[in-house]
Amino acid sequence: APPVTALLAPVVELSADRLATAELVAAAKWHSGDPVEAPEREATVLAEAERSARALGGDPEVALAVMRDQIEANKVIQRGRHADWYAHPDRSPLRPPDLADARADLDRITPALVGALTDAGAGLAAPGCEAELARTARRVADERGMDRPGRTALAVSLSSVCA
Ligand SMILES: C=C(O[C@@H]1C=C(C(=O)O)C=C[C@H]1O)C(=O)O
Repeated sequence: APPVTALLAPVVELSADRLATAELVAAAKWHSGDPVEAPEREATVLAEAERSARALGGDPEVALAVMRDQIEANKVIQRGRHADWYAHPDRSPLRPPDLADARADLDRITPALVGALTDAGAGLAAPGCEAELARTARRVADERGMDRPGRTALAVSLSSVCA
């Protein structure tokens, strides 16, 4: 495989990890009645990503663009779950997970993802980046048994990774 593949794998794995939190976040908000969109929290996440990028010597603009897509993808999954649970209340989660726990997970993933983007560096501008990114996303989605909406959200989350 081309060298860019090894650099993209952690970016894709961490994006899938991040997306996996959306189910818990959706369930927490389903019970609390909080809206999917939390603008203040988004601002905090983006500020953390920018800070991490600077601390690691990465590109803050890349980190911000990718994290905006990550947040969008997370909301896509949350909205999908809520729509599903409105239509089929019997599928809705019985016990509410703790939103703070899910956010603690997200707070561990964000700097790791910014680190992976920083490590990928110039590889993100390599000619094969988009093709390798798509291939890696398919592999990770297959390995994790991700469903169609999950695969779409993963693609959304990765849309600004390659330059
Ligand atoms: C994940 C959450 O839902 C949304 C997505 C966010 C994210 O992906 O970091 C942040 C805020 C919310 O708009 C959350 O509220 O924590």
